[in-house]
Amino acid sequence: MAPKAIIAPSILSADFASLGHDCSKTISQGADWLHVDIMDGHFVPNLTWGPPIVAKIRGHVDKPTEAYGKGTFDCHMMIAEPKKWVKEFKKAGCDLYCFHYEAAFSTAAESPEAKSDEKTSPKELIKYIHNQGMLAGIALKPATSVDVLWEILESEDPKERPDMVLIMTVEPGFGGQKFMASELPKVQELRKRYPELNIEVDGGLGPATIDQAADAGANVIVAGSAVFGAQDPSEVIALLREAVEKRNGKL
Ligand SMILES: O=C(CO)[C@H](O)[C@H](O)COP(=O)(O)O
Repeated sequence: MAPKAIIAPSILSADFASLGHDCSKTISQGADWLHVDIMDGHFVPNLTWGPPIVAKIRGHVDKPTEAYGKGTFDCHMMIAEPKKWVKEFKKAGCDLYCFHYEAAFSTAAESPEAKSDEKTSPKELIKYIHNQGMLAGIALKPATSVDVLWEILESEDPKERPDMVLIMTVEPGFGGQKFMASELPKVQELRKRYPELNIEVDGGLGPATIDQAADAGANVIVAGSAVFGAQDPSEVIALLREAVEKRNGKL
């Protein structure tokens, strides 16, 4: 069965001065998840926020009552050392910790204070995230081949397999960029092999680009400027959902 449509507004385009209010509002306007962009100024050339702010906005949005449910905090970790921050983000209220494949071979240190010369790996990191009680996602930058994922998705240990794959359709770092249709063959290939996988796309999604992404097989749709910049965000959220459901044959 094709996975359901999940609309996850990127709060990078919210009003940072009233973040809690904007987050609860987008959920009441029909959003399923919040896409929380974490940037460290190293992995990407931009900075956003850390666990204290995530914990504050968690206070404005009810925790999901089931896995993948409404209010899921989908934390997109655009950071150079993803293992270091797993426990901190769990404590802050993150539900789905999505790290970048490109950063997954970095230090195995388990906290901001800890030091380690050991390296981790994508499969180890996924297992570690699962063991901390969160869903795990793995993200690919545009330059990274989708072929790196097959061995991870086929891991014998289910705890080493991701719950979601994120295909970036812009270079990570900033909102409001142009959608890269060149990334859609990755989505098509993933959907062909994994009909039930949650496949997220992020960057430049909106009314003008959603049909291409939905046709390729994406079901988790991140949209920042298209939602927060809309006159009627609920209309845009409904339109994004409808495109995915149509492709799933549910409409
Ligand atoms: O991860 C991101 C940037 O790295 C953002 O989530 C993404 O770009 C969303 O913004 P928009 O929908 O405006 O393109």
